[in-house]
Amino acid sequence: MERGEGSRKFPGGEEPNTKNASNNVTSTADVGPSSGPLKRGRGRPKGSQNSKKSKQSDRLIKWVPLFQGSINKVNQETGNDELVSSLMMRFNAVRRRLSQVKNVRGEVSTALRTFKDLQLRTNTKARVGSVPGIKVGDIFFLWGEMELVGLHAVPVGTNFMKVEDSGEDKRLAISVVSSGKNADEAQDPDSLIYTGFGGQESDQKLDRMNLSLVEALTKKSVVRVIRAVEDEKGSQGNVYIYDGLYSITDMWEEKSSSGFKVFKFKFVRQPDQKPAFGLWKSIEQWKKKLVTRPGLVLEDLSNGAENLKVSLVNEVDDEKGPSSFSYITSLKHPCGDSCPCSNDCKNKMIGTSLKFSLEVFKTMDRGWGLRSLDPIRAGSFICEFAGDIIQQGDEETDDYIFDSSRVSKLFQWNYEPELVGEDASKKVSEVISRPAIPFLISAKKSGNVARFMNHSCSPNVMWQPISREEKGVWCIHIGCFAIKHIPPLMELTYDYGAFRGYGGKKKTCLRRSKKCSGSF
Ligand SMILES: C[S@@+](CC[C@H](N)C(=O)[O-])C[C@H]1O[C@@H](n2cnc3c(N)ncnc32)[C@H](O)[C@@H]1O
Repeated sequence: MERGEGSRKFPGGEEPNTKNASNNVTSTADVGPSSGPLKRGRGRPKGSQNSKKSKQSDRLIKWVPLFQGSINKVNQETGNDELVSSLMMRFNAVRRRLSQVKNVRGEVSTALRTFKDLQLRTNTKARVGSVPGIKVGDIFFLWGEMELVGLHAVPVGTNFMKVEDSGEDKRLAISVVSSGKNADEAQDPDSLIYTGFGGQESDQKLDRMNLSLVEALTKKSVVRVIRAVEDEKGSQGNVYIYDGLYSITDMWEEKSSSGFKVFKFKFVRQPDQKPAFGLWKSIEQWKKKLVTRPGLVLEDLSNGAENLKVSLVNEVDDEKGPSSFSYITSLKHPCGDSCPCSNDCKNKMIGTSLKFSLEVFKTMDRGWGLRSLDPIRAGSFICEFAGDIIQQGDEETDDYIFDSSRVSKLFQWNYEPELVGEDASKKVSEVISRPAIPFLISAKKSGNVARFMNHSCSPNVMWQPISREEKGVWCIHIGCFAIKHIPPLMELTYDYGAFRGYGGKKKTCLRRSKKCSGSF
Protein backbone atom coordinates (compact mmCIF):
# COMPACT_ATOMS: atom_id res chain seq x y z
CA MET A 1 0.00 0.00 0.00
CA GLU A 2 1.14 3.49 -0.64
CA ARG A 3 0.72 6.48 1.51
CA GLY A 4 -1.67 9.14 0.38
CA GLU A 5 -0.99 12.45 -1.20
CA GLY A 6 1.27 14.75 0.72
CA SER A 7 3.53 12.10 2.20
CA ARG A 8 7.25 12.71 1.88
CA LYS A 9 9.95 10.13 1.56
CA PHE A 10 13.58 10.65 2.44
CA PRO A 11 16.05 7.91 1.63
CA GLY A 12 18.06 6.73 4.64
CA GLY A 13 20.87 9.05 5.63
CA GLU A 14 20.04 11.56 2.95
CA GLU A 15 19.83 15.15 4.02
CA PRO A 16 16.27 16.15 3.47
CA ASN A 17 15.31 19.06 1.35
CA THR A 18 13.69 21.91 3.21
CA LYS A 19 11.89 23.39 0.28
CA ASN A 20 8.65 21.43 0.51
CA ALA A 21 8.50 21.59 4.23
CA SER A 22 5.50 23.48 5.37
CA ASN A 23 3.78 23.40 8.63
CA ASN A 24 1.46 25.17 10.89
CA VAL A 25 2.88 27.71 13.19
CA THR A 26 3.29 27.14 16.87
CA SER A 27 3.24 29.41 19.82
CA THR A 28 6.49 30.02 21.61
CA ALA A 29 4.77 30.40 24.93
CA ASP A 30 4.91 26.78 25.94
CA VAL A 31 8.57 26.07 25.84
CA GLY A 32 8.29 24.09 29.05
CA PRO A 33 10.89 22.88 31.46
CA SER A 34 13.51 22.28 28.84
CA SER A 35 13.80 25.95 27.99
CA GLY A 36 13.98 27.43 31.41
CA PRO A 37 17.06 28.75 33.04
CA LEU A 38 17.01 25.89 35.49
CA LYS A 39 17.83 23.01 33.26
CA ARG A 40 20.19 20.59 34.84
CA GLY A 41 21.11 17.08 34.07
CA ARG A 42 23.62 14.39 33.71
CA GLY A 43 25.58 14.48 30.51
CA ARG A 44 24.35 17.83 29.33
CA PRO A 45 27.01 19.11 26.94
CA LYS A 46 29.02 22.06 28.13
CA GLY A 47 27.43 25.30 27.16
CA SER A 48 23.88 24.10 27.31
CA GLN A 49 23.29 24.98 30.92
CA ASN A 50 21.74 28.17 31.95
CA SER A 51 24.78 29.72 33.32
CA LYS A 52 26.30 29.14 29.88
CA LYS A 53 23.24 30.38 28.07
CA SER A 54 25.12 32.66 25.74
CA LYS A 55 27.25 29.75 24.53
CA GLN A 56 24.17 27.68 23.97
CA SER A 57 22.47 30.33 21.89
CA ASP A 58 25.63 30.60 19.80
CA ARG A 59 25.10 27.06 18.65
CA LEU A 60 23.62 26.83 15.16
CA ILE A 61 21.36 24.37 13.53
CA LYS A 62 23.44 23.71 10.44
CA TRP A 63 21.23 21.16 8.80
CA VAL A 64 17.59 20.45 8.74
CA PRO A 65 16.74 18.03 11.49
CA LEU A 66 15.11 14.79 10.46
CA PHE A 67 12.91 13.35 13.13
CA GLN A 68 12.77 9.59 12.89
CA GLY A 69 10.06 7.98 14.84
CA SER A 70 11.98 4.65 14.83
CA ILE A 71 8.80 2.69 14.43
CA ASN A 72 9.58 -0.89 13.56
CA LYS A 73 7.54 -3.07 11.21
CA VAL A 74 5.51 -4.74 13.91
CA ASN A 75 4.65 -1.43 15.49
CA GLN A 76 3.62 -0.03 12.13
CA GLU A 77 0.96 -2.73 12.08
CA THR A 78 -0.11 -2.81 15.68
CA GLY A 79 0.86 0.46 17.32
CA ASN A 80 -0.02 1.12 20.94
CA ASP A 81 -0.69 3.91 23.44
CA GLU A 82 2.80 3.81 24.87
CA LEU A 83 4.50 4.05 21.49
CA VAL A 84 2.31 6.94 20.41
CA SER A 85 2.81 8.87 23.61
CA SER A 86 6.57 8.26 23.59
CA LEU A 87 6.78 9.44 19.95
CA MET A 88 4.78 12.55 20.69
CA MET A 89 6.81 13.31 23.78
CA ARG A 90 10.13 12.98 21.93
CA PHE A 91 8.83 15.00 19.04
CA ASN A 92 7.71 17.82 21.32
CA ALA A 93 10.97 17.66 23.23
CA VAL A 94 12.84 18.20 19.97
CA ARG A 95 10.49 21.01 18.99
CA ARG A 96 11.10 22.77 22.30
CA ARG A 97 14.85 22.19 22.16
CA LEU A 98 14.93 23.70 18.69
CA SER A 99 13.36 26.82 20.05
CA GLN A 100 16.45 27.36 22.21
CA VAL A 101 19.14 27.41 19.55
CA LYS A 102 20.10 29.60 16.63
CA ASN A 103 19.08 28.59 13.16
CA VAL A 104 21.18 28.82 10.03
CA ARG A 105 20.27 32.45 9.58
CA GLY A 106 21.85 33.20 12.93
CA GLU A 107 18.65 34.13 14.66
CA VAL A 108 17.61 32.56 17.90
CA SER A 109 15.12 30.08 16.66
CA THR A 110 11.52 30.30 17.53
CA ALA A 111 9.39 27.21 17.47
CA LEU A 112 7.64 28.80 14.51
CA ARG A 113 10.73 29.24 12.40
CA THR A 114 12.54 26.04 13.21
CA PHE A 115 9.55 23.83 13.21
CA LYS A 116 8.83 24.74 9.65
CA ASP A 117 12.16 23.16 8.90
CA LEU A 118 11.83 20.06 11.00
CA GLN A 119 11.31 17.18 8.66
CA LEU A 120 9.48 14.11 9.72
CA ARG A 121 10.11 10.57 8.75
CA THR A 122 7.05 8.61 9.51
CA ASN A 123 6.91 5.00 8.65
CA THR A 124 3.45 4.63 9.96
CA LYS A 125 1.30 2.62 7.67
CA ALA A 126 -1.64 4.22 5.88
CA ARG A 127 -4.83 2.45 6.90
CA VAL A 128 -8.60 2.64 6.83
CA GLY A 129 -10.32 3.10 10.20
CA SER A 130 -8.90 3.83 13.61
CA VAL A 131 -5.15 4.07 14.22
CA PRO A 132 -3.74 1.95 17.05
CA GLY A 133 -2.73 4.07 20.00
CA ILE A 134 -4.84 7.07 18.98
CA LYS A 135 -8.00 7.62 20.96
CA VAL A 136 -11.08 9.58 19.96
CA GLY A 137 -10.63 13.00 21.57
CA ASP A 138 -6.80 13.05 21.30
CA ILE A 139 -5.45 16.45 20.33
CA PHE A 140 -2.60 17.68 18.17
CA PHE A 141 -1.10 21.12 17.68
CA LEU A 142 0.62 20.53 14.35
CA TRP A 143 -0.48 18.48 11.39
CA GLY A 144 3.03 17.06 11.45
CA GLU A 145 2.20 15.38 14.75
CA MET A 146 -0.76 13.68 13.09
CA GLU A 147 1.46 12.56 10.25
CA LEU A 148 3.98 11.17 12.71
CA VAL A 149 1.47 8.87 14.35
CA GLY A 150 -0.21 7.89 11.09
CA LEU A 151 -3.51 9.69 11.67
CA HIS A 152 -3.46 12.13 8.76
CA ALA A 153 -0.64 12.84 6.34
CA VAL A 154 -1.49 16.11 4.57
CA PRO A 155 -1.62 19.67 5.91
CA VAL A 156 -5.24 20.25 4.98
CA GLY A 157 -8.03 18.43 3.22
CA THR A 158 -8.26 14.78 2.31
CA ASN A 159 -5.71 12.07 2.88
CA PHE A 160 -6.16 9.02 0.66
CA MET A 161 -4.41 5.78 -0.10
CA LYS A 162 -4.23 3.60 -3.18
CA VAL A 163 -6.28 0.43 -3.15
CA GLU A 164 -6.65 -2.27 -5.73
CA ASP A 165 -10.17 -2.95 -6.97
CA SER A 166 -10.66 -5.74 -9.55
CA GLY A 167 -7.16 -5.18 -10.87
CA GLU A 168 -7.68 -1.44 -11.04
CA ASP A 169 -5.81 1.12 -8.89
CA LYS A 170 -8.17 3.39 -7.04
CA ARG A 171 -7.83 6.12 -4.45
CA LEU A 172 -9.75 5.78 -1.22
CA ALA A 173 -10.19 8.64 1.27
CA ILE A 174 -9.00 7.61 4.75
CA SER A 175 -9.01 10.87 6.72
CA VAL A 176 -10.09 14.48 6.39
CA VAL A 177 -9.41 17.67 8.32
CA SER A 178 -12.48 19.80 8.67
CA SER A 179 -11.38 23.40 9.05
CA GLY A 180 -14.71 24.40 10.58
CA LYS A 181 -14.68 27.50 8.40
CA ASN A 182 -17.96 26.69 6.68
CA ALA A 183 -20.98 27.09 8.94
CA ASP A 184 -22.07 23.52 8.11
CA GLU A 185 -18.79 22.13 9.34
CA ALA A 186 -18.63 24.09 12.56
CA GLN A 187 -21.98 23.54 14.20
CA ASP A 188 -23.14 19.94 14.42
CA PRO A 189 -20.89 17.57 16.37
CA ASP A 190 -22.44 14.50 14.72
CA SER A 191 -22.33 15.43 11.06
CA LEU A 192 -20.69 17.86 8.70
CA ILE A 193 -20.92 18.98 5.11
CA TYR A 194 -17.45 18.80 3.65
CA THR A 195 -16.49 20.76 0.56
CA GLY A 196 -14.35 19.01 -2.05
CA PHE A 197 -10.89 20.11 -3.12
CA GLY A 198 -10.33 23.09 -5.47
CA GLY A 199 -12.97 25.47 -6.82
CA GLN A 200 -11.30 28.77 -5.95
CA GLU A 201 -10.45 29.80 -9.53
CA SER A 202 -12.29 27.22 -11.60
CA ASP A 203 -14.84 24.43 -11.25
CA GLN A 204 -13.86 21.59 -8.95
CA LYS A 205 -12.88 18.43 -10.78
CA LEU A 206 -13.79 14.90 -9.92
CA ASP A 207 -10.23 13.67 -9.62
CA ARG A 208 -7.66 12.70 -6.99
CA MET A 209 -8.92 13.88 -3.56
CA ASN A 210 -12.52 14.36 -4.67
CA LEU A 211 -12.58 11.00 -6.40
CA SER A 212 -11.21 9.35 -3.26
CA LEU A 213 -14.19 10.72 -1.32
CA VAL A 214 -16.60 9.37 -3.94
CA GLU A 215 -14.86 6.00 -3.60
CA ALA A 216 -15.39 6.05 0.19
CA LEU A 217 -19.07 6.88 -0.38
CA THR A 218 -19.48 4.05 -2.90
CA LYS A 219 -17.57 1.50 -0.83
CA LYS A 220 -19.27 2.64 2.43
CA SER A 221 -15.78 2.87 3.86
CA VAL A 222 -15.21 4.79 7.13
CA VAL A 223 -13.16 7.98 7.13
CA ARG A 224 -11.29 9.46 10.11
CA VAL A 225 -12.38 13.03 10.82
CA ILE A 226 -10.16 15.60 12.46
CA ARG A 227 -11.81 18.85 13.49
CA ALA A 228 -9.60 21.93 13.50
CA VAL A 229 -10.38 24.71 15.96
CA GLU A 230 -8.49 27.88 16.64
CA ASP A 231 -5.93 27.58 19.43
CA GLU A 232 -7.11 30.32 21.77
CA LYS A 233 -4.07 30.07 24.03
CA GLY A 234 -1.47 29.97 21.30
CA SER A 235 -0.58 33.11 19.39
CA GLN A 236 -1.44 31.46 16.08
CA GLY A 237 -2.46 28.10 14.74
CA ASN A 238 -4.98 25.39 15.38
CA VAL A 239 -5.73 22.59 17.71
CA TYR A 240 -6.69 19.41 15.86
CA ILE A 241 -9.20 17.15 17.58
CA TYR A 242 -9.48 13.54 16.44
CA ASP A 243 -13.25 13.15 16.30
CA GLY A 244 -13.42 9.47 15.37
CA LEU A 245 -14.86 7.61 12.41
CA TYR A 246 -17.48 8.97 10.03
CA SER A 247 -19.29 7.59 6.95
CA ILE A 248 -19.96 9.60 3.81
CA THR A 249 -23.67 9.25 3.19
CA ASP A 250 -24.34 11.63 0.31
CA MET A 251 -22.71 13.93 -2.24
CA TRP A 252 -23.96 16.66 -4.55
CA GLU A 253 -22.82 19.63 -6.62
CA GLU A 254 -23.34 23.29 -5.76
CA LYS A 255 -22.26 26.66 -7.09
CA SER A 256 -19.82 28.41 -4.77
CA SER A 257 -20.11 32.11 -3.91
CA SER A 258 -17.54 32.74 -6.66
CA GLY A 259 -19.78 30.96 -9.15
CA PHE A 260 -17.70 27.80 -9.56
CA LYS A 261 -18.91 24.23 -9.28
CA VAL A 262 -18.06 22.59 -5.95
CA PHE A 263 -18.71 19.10 -4.60
CA LYS A 264 -20.31 18.69 -1.20
CA PHE A 265 -20.04 15.50 0.85
CA LYS A 266 -22.21 14.69 3.84
CA PHE A 267 -20.27 13.04 6.67
CA VAL A 268 -22.15 11.33 9.50
CA ARG A 269 -20.43 10.30 12.73
CA GLN A 270 -20.50 6.57 13.51
CA PRO A 271 -22.56 5.76 16.63
CA ASP A 272 -21.17 4.69 20.04
CA GLN A 273 -18.03 6.81 19.97
CA LYS A 274 -17.21 8.96 22.96
CA PRO A 275 -17.87 12.66 22.46
CA ALA A 276 -14.87 14.67 21.32
CA PHE A 277 -15.67 17.72 19.20
CA GLY A 278 -19.13 17.65 20.86
CA LEU A 279 -17.45 18.16 24.23
CA TRP A 280 -15.55 21.17 22.91
CA LYS A 281 -18.83 22.64 21.68
CA SER A 282 -20.40 22.15 25.14
CA ILE A 283 -17.43 23.80 26.86
CA GLU A 284 -17.70 26.74 24.47
CA GLN A 285 -21.34 27.16 25.49
CA TRP A 286 -20.60 26.89 29.23
CA LYS A 287 -17.85 29.47 28.92
CA LYS A 288 -20.11 31.88 27.05
CA LYS A 289 -22.80 31.14 29.64
CA LEU A 290 -25.23 30.14 26.90
CA VAL A 291 -25.85 26.90 28.81
CA THR A 292 -25.40 26.22 32.54
CA ARG A 293 -22.52 23.92 33.35
CA PRO A 294 -24.15 20.67 34.62
CA GLY A 295 -23.24 19.92 38.24
CA LEU A 296 -21.80 23.39 38.90
CA VAL A 297 -21.53 23.84 42.68
CA LEU A 298 -19.39 26.98 42.84
CA GLU A 299 -18.27 29.36 40.13
CA ASP A 300 -14.96 30.19 41.74
CA LEU A 301 -13.44 28.00 44.42
CA SER A 302 -10.53 30.44 44.73
CA ASN A 303 -12.94 33.24 45.65
CA GLY A 304 -11.10 35.71 43.45
CA ALA A 305 -7.61 34.71 44.60
CA GLU A 306 -6.71 33.39 41.14
CA ASN A 307 -6.70 35.48 37.95
CA LEU A 308 -9.06 32.91 36.38
CA LYS A 309 -12.10 31.39 38.03
CA VAL A 310 -11.69 27.84 39.32
CA SER A 311 -15.07 26.11 39.04
CA LEU A 312 -16.21 23.40 41.42
CA VAL A 313 -18.31 20.71 39.77
CA ASN A 314 -20.03 17.58 41.06
CA GLU A 315 -21.91 15.41 38.56
CA VAL A 316 -21.47 12.29 40.68
CA ASP A 317 -23.26 12.73 44.04
CA ASP A 318 -24.64 15.35 46.46
CA GLU A 319 -21.40 16.41 48.13
CA LYS A 320 -21.23 20.18 48.09
CA GLY A 321 -17.47 20.54 48.13
CA PRO A 322 -14.17 19.47 49.65
CA SER A 323 -13.48 19.94 53.37
CA SER A 324 -12.59 23.51 54.18
CA PHE A 325 -9.15 24.97 53.53
CA SER A 326 -7.75 28.46 52.89
CA TYR A 327 -7.11 29.21 49.24
CA ILE A 328 -3.60 30.63 48.78
CA THR A 329 -1.70 31.05 45.51
CA SER A 330 1.91 30.46 46.53
CA LEU A 331 4.10 28.60 48.92
CA LYS A 332 4.27 29.78 52.54
CA HIS A 333 7.61 29.51 54.25
CA PRO A 334 7.83 28.68 57.96
CA CYS A 335 9.14 32.07 59.12
CA GLY A 336 7.76 34.95 57.16
CA ASP A 337 5.61 35.17 54.10
CA SER A 338 6.02 33.77 50.66
CA CYS A 339 9.32 33.82 48.88
CA PRO A 340 10.31 37.40 47.97
CA CYS A 341 10.87 36.44 44.37
CA SER A 342 7.37 35.17 43.72
CA ASN A 343 6.10 38.41 42.22
CA ASP A 344 9.12 39.54 40.26
CA CYS A 345 10.60 36.17 39.42
CA LYS A 346 12.78 36.33 36.34
CA ASN A 347 12.32 32.65 35.92
CA LYS A 348 10.12 32.23 32.83
CA MET A 349 9.26 28.65 33.66
CA ILE A 350 6.96 29.42 36.49
CA GLY A 351 4.27 32.01 36.21
CA THR A 352 2.31 33.17 39.17
CA SER A 353 -1.02 33.23 37.38
CA LEU A 354 -3.16 30.50 35.88
CA LYS A 355 -3.06 30.20 32.09
CA PHE A 356 -5.82 27.63 31.79
CA SER A 357 -9.36 27.57 33.15
CA LEU A 358 -9.21 24.82 35.73
CA GLU A 359 -12.01 22.90 37.34
CA VAL A 360 -12.12 20.90 40.58
CA PHE A 361 -14.51 18.00 40.02
CA LYS A 362 -15.81 15.00 41.94
CA THR A 363 -14.37 11.72 40.67
CA MET A 364 -16.23 8.42 40.94
CA ASP A 365 -13.94 6.88 43.55
CA ARG A 366 -10.99 9.12 44.38
CA GLY A 367 -12.61 12.14 45.99
CA TRP A 368 -12.06 15.45 44.21
CA GLY A 369 -9.77 15.82 41.23
CA LEU A 370 -8.51 18.53 38.89
CA ARG A 371 -8.96 19.08 35.15
CA SER A 372 -8.84 21.87 32.60
CA LEU A 373 -11.53 23.33 30.37
CA ASP A 374 -8.82 24.38 27.91
CA PRO A 375 -6.55 22.14 25.84
CA ILE A 376 -3.03 22.03 27.30
CA ARG A 377 -0.01 21.63 25.09
CA ALA A 378 2.85 19.37 26.20
CA GLY A 379 5.46 21.42 28.05
CA SER A 380 3.05 24.10 29.23
CA PHE A 381 3.28 25.43 32.76
CA ILE A 382 0.00 24.74 34.56
CA CYS A 383 0.27 25.92 38.14
CA GLU A 384 2.48 26.14 41.19
CA PHE A 385 2.11 23.95 44.27
CA ALA A 386 0.90 26.19 47.10
CA GLY A 387 0.87 25.16 50.74
CA ASP A 388 2.80 25.37 54.01
CA ILE A 389 6.36 24.14 54.26
CA ILE A 390 6.26 21.81 57.24
CA GLN A 391 8.64 19.84 59.39
CA GLN A 392 8.88 16.09 59.21
CA GLY A 393 6.47 14.34 61.56
CA ASP A 394 2.91 15.34 60.69
CA GLU A 395 2.80 13.93 57.19
CA GLU A 396 1.55 10.44 58.08
CA THR A 397 -2.01 11.65 58.61
CA ASP A 398 -1.93 14.31 55.92
CA ASP A 399 -3.34 13.47 52.47
CA TYR A 400 -2.15 16.76 50.99
CA ILE A 401 1.59 16.34 51.29
CA PHE A 402 4.06 17.23 48.59
CA ASP A 403 7.22 15.31 49.42
CA SER A 404 10.11 16.60 47.29
CA SER A 405 12.00 13.35 47.76
CA ARG A 406 9.17 11.55 45.97
CA VAL A 407 9.30 13.55 42.74
CA SER A 408 12.91 12.80 41.95
CA LYS A 409 12.13 10.10 39.42
CA LEU A 410 14.14 10.47 36.26
CA PHE A 411 12.23 12.11 33.51
CA GLN A 412 13.70 12.92 30.13
CA TRP A 413 12.53 15.44 27.59
CA ASN A 414 15.33 15.50 25.05
CA TYR A 415 15.59 12.08 23.53
CA GLU A 416 17.23 12.94 20.23
CA PRO A 417 20.14 15.30 20.96
CA GLU A 418 21.71 14.71 17.56
CA LEU A 419 18.79 16.51 15.97
CA VAL A 420 19.85 19.75 17.51
CA GLY A 421 23.56 19.27 17.03
CA GLU A 422 24.27 17.93 20.49
CA ASP A 423 26.48 15.02 21.40
CA ALA A 424 24.38 11.89 20.98
CA SER A 425 26.89 9.70 22.81
CA LYS A 426 26.19 11.65 25.94
CA LYS A 427 22.55 11.13 26.59
CA VAL A 428 21.15 14.60 27.13
CA SER A 429 18.54 14.45 29.76
CA GLU A 430 16.15 16.85 31.32
CA VAL A 431 16.50 15.18 34.65
CA ILE A 432 14.30 16.59 37.32
CA SER A 433 16.73 18.01 39.78
CA ARG A 434 16.38 16.85 43.33
CA PRO A 435 16.78 19.78 45.69
CA ALA A 436 19.80 19.46 47.99
CA ILE A 437 17.59 19.57 51.06
CA PRO A 438 14.39 17.54 50.78
CA PHE A 439 11.32 19.30 52.05
CA LEU A 440 7.67 18.69 52.76
CA ILE A 441 4.74 20.88 51.84
CA SER A 442 1.29 20.43 53.26
CA ALA A 443 -1.71 21.78 51.39
CA LYS A 444 -4.14 20.45 54.00
CA LYS A 445 -4.95 23.78 55.73
CA SER A 446 -3.89 26.13 52.94
CA GLY A 447 -3.38 25.39 49.30
CA ASN A 448 -4.44 25.96 45.72
CA VAL A 449 -5.78 23.83 42.83
CA ALA A 450 -2.69 21.61 43.03
CA ARG A 451 -3.97 20.00 46.25
CA PHE A 452 -6.68 18.27 44.20
CA MET A 453 -4.39 16.49 41.78
CA ASN A 454 -4.75 12.76 42.16
CA HIS A 455 -2.15 10.09 41.53
CA SER A 456 -1.78 8.05 38.34
CA CYS A 457 0.86 5.54 37.28
CA SER A 458 0.44 6.94 33.71
CA PRO A 459 0.47 10.64 34.55
CA ASN A 460 0.02 13.57 32.19
CA VAL A 461 1.80 16.20 34.31
CA MET A 462 4.96 16.34 36.37
CA TRP A 463 6.31 18.61 39.08
CA GLN A 464 9.61 20.37 38.84
CA PRO A 465 10.97 21.55 42.19
CA ILE A 466 13.25 24.52 41.90
CA SER A 467 15.26 25.91 44.76
CA ARG A 468 17.56 28.89 44.66
CA GLU A 469 18.71 31.86 46.65
CA GLU A 470 17.00 35.12 45.86
CA LYS A 471 17.55 38.38 47.73
CA GLY A 472 19.36 36.46 50.46
CA VAL A 473 16.43 34.13 51.03
CA TRP A 474 16.28 30.48 50.06
CA CYS A 475 13.28 30.17 47.72
CA ILE A 476 11.47 27.09 46.57
CA HIS A 477 8.95 26.91 43.79
CA ILE A 478 7.25 23.78 42.58
CA GLY A 479 6.00 24.09 39.02
CA CYS A 480 3.57 21.74 37.33
CA PHE A 481 4.16 21.06 33.61
CA ALA A 482 2.20 19.03 31.06
CA ILE A 483 4.19 16.07 29.76
CA LYS A 484 1.58 15.30 27.06
CA HIS A 485 -1.01 17.24 25.13
CA ILE A 486 -4.01 17.17 27.45
CA PRO A 487 -7.52 17.48 25.95
CA PRO A 488 -10.13 19.51 27.85
CA LEU A 489 -11.84 17.70 30.73
CA MET A 490 -9.15 15.03 30.98
CA GLU A 491 -8.11 14.64 34.63
CA LEU A 492 -4.69 16.10 35.48
CA THR A 493 -2.67 13.51 37.36
CA TYR A 494 0.90 13.05 38.45
CA ASP A 495 2.86 10.11 39.74
CA TYR A 496 3.07 10.53 43.51
CA GLY A 497 6.21 8.42 43.28
CA ALA A 498 7.29 5.16 44.81
CA PHE A 499 10.11 6.45 46.98
CA ARG A 500 9.06 8.06 50.20
CA GLY A 501 11.88 9.77 52.00
CA TYR A 502 9.80 10.25 55.11
CA GLY A 503 8.01 6.96 55.45
CA GLY A 504 4.21 6.79 55.33
CA LYS A 505 1.60 4.20 54.48
CA LYS A 506 0.90 2.99 50.97
CA LYS A 507 -2.56 3.50 49.47
CA THR A 508 -4.32 1.41 46.86
CA CYS A 509 -4.40 3.14 43.48
CA LEU A 510 -7.91 3.28 42.07
CA ARG A 511 -6.94 5.05 38.82
CA ARG A 512 -6.20 1.69 37.20
CA SER A 513 -4.26 2.88 34.19
CA LYS A 514 -2.69 0.21 31.98
CA LYS A 515 0.65 0.66 33.75
CA CYS A 516 -0.86 0.77 37.25
CA SER A 517 1.52 -0.46 39.92
CA GLY A 518 -1.41 -1.03 42.30
CA SER A 519 -0.41 1.42 45.00
CA PHE A 520 1.27 4.74 45.68
C1 LIG B 1 -3.59 15.29 47.35
S1 LIG B 1 -5.06 14.46 47.66
C2 LIG B 1 -5.87 14.55 46.13
C3 LIG B 1 -7.26 15.17 46.24
C4 LIG B 1 -8.26 14.29 46.92
N1 LIG B 1 -8.79 13.32 45.98
C5 LIG B 1 -9.40 15.09 47.53
O1 LIG B 1 -10.57 14.68 47.41
O2 LIG B 1 -9.14 16.10 48.17
C6 LIG B 1 -4.47 12.82 47.76
C7 LIG B 1 -5.50 11.81 48.18
O3 LIG B 1 -6.44 11.55 47.14
C8 LIG B 1 -6.71 10.16 47.05
N2 LIG B 1 -6.14 9.64 45.79
C9 LIG B 1 -5.34 10.29 44.95
N3 LIG B 1 -5.01 9.53 43.88
C10 LIG B 1 -5.60 8.34 44.08
C11 LIG B 1 -5.61 7.12 43.35
N4 LIG B 1 -4.97 6.98 42.19
N5 LIG B 1 -6.32 6.09 43.86
C12 LIG B 1 -6.99 6.22 45.03
N6 LIG B 1 -7.02 7.33 45.77
C13 LIG B 1 -6.33 8.39 45.31
C14 LIG B 1 -6.02 9.50 48.24
O4 LIG B 1 -6.91 9.51 49.31
C15 LIG B 1 -4.89 10.46 48.49
O5 LIG B 1 -4.40 10.38 49.81
